[in-house]
Amino acid sequence: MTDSLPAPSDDALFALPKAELHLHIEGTLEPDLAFELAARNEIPLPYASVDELERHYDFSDLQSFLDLYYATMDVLRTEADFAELTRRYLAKASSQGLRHVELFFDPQAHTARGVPIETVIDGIGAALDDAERDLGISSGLILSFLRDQPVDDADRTLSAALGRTDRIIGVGLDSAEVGYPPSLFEGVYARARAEGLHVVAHAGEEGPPEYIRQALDLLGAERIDHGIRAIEDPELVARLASEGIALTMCPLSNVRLRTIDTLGEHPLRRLDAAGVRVTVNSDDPAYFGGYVGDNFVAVRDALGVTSDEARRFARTSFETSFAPDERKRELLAEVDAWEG
Ligand SMILES: Nc1ncnc2[nH]cnc12
Ligand SMILES: [Zn+2]
Repeated sequence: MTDSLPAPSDDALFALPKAELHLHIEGTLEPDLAFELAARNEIPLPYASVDELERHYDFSDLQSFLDLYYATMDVLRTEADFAELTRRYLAKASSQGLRHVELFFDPQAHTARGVPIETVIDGIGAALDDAERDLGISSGLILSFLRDQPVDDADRTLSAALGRTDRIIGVGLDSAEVGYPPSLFEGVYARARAEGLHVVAHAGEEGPPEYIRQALDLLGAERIDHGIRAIEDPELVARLASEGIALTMCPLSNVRLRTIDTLGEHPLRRLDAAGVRVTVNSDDPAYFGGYVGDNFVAVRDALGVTSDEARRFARTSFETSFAPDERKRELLAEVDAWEG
């Protein structure tokens, strides 16, 4: 089983209305745009061509990906850069059925390079406004803390973002997982919750099931991003099911980062069968070989996900989103009208 078969552009699953709840906007930086922005901003990239850059997309684990991800995003400098990045993502995902997105951004990866958080938020925000008007896509931003950076830095980042709850609907936790347990961020998350923000966290991508428990018990996570390693712990699976906690799963990402060997081993369907709420997402589509619709196609082809199951996963993506109830009702009606 390979993980990178191109999906036909007219695949019926592309017409299935869907929400994407696990998408890093910096992970949508396609090589061609990276080169365009490098030229515009006069930033040297250590690769001679798009082909040469793409040859480095052969990852051995999460860290090997993160090294390239942080290095390449150096080309993002201005509000216009962030707007263009977001615009291209939305156009592509819209063609694969995207109707609502809650997208992560990594402010610390930009402020550390001298790019103000306002530049990032305003650039992304301008493209989100255009997409709402032109494509009918609703959205929200989730500020993701880098768990491999000092907790104090996360705390300062939260303070800087609190004036922008017009755009920011929640906080998340990403970057290198093992060795950086959710417990480190208990205080920051308590503050975010007290400010009325939603809270989610990456857990159980490479880290153990214990990190998923901590994300629930110590951070109050409303959704778990990835959560793939929950499958190792039947008691945890039962808990996720009984508490209705959604997992935002990213099948192509898991294969590319070698948390599983083949898509056929992905636990999405087994977790669904155990009653866990699962959703299908793309994580960092420019790096992992597919956007959100491609991930649906991949699990259909590798795991035999049926049209009815895909519809249920799409329903779950809307139900477990942070969209207002009225918007959820609208989107759920669209899913029900999908002809499969
Ligand atoms: N898959 C992933 N896991 C953790 N941090 C990330 N940042 C961007 N993509 C990520
Ligand atoms: Zn992620």
